[in-house]
Amino acid sequence: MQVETVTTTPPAPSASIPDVRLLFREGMARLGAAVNIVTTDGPAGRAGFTASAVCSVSDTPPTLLVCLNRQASVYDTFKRNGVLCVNTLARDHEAISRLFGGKTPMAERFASAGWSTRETGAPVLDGSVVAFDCRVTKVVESGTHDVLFCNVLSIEIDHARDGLVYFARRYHGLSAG
Ligand SMILES: NC(=O)C1=CN([C@@H]2O[C@H](COP(=O)(O)OP(=O)(O)OC[C@H]3O[C@@H](n4cnc5c(N)ncnc54)[C@H](O)[C@@H]3O)[C@@H](O)[C@H]2O)C=CC1
Ligand SMILES: Cc1cc2nc3c(=O)[nH]c(=O)nc-3n(C[C@H](O)[C@H](O)[C@H](O)COP(=O)(O)O)c2cc1C
Repeated sequence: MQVETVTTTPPAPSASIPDVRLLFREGMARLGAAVNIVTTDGPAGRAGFTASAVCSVSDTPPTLLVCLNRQASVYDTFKRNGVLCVNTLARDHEAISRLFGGKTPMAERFASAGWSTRETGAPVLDGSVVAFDCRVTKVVESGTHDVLFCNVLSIEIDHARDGLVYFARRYHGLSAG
């Protein structure tokens, strides 16, 4: 995969950092977010993980970002394939979110739902609210995570599906109508 990689320097270690980390997480737990299963497939194989750190960047060209922890088991697979699909979850997808967010073996994660593919070959989840099929165009390292900038090649939307958000460490349904 040909991508531009930018590295930022992490702050120097400090005794106060664990407290800041906990406070940050406590604050972020109150910043509600959509829940997504981000998938990939290609020469490095198939993988997927639950992600709330997904955000719109630009509509021209259509670009979104995904933050992926470099310690995640799926990290190398995503890095090598260079393509991914952001599958935004619906109200009834709480169980699959837990599966892809835990230490579950990859085959078991994918066996729990139906999938198809569009342009890139990354798995598209049956019943997702919206699926963004993407090619990764740029990677920026920041702290523990890589920020993957993704060019959106194709979009599938189901306007009738209710949404799912993660807020205060719990799942909440959102009405589509
Ligand atoms: N952006 C990420 O990497 C996220 C990771 N998680 C992971 O899922 C597990 C359960 O999380 P929660 O139940 O929400 O409780 P938590 O207390 O671990 O996290 C609270 C909130 O902090 C943020 N957060 C957590 N870990 C983070 C990380 N390593 N880097 C950047 N932001 C992070 C997220 O917004 C999360 O919803 C944890 O292992 C957590 O690390 C959860 C949400 C986002
Ligand atoms: C609601 C939720 C949101 C998450 N969001 C992210 C995220 O945006 N980025 C990330 O790297 N990990 C995120 N995670 C954690 C990964 O899903 C998790 O590390 C991974 O699936 C399991 O780790 P493993 O693949 O290393 O076994 C989230 C977990 C949950 C439960």
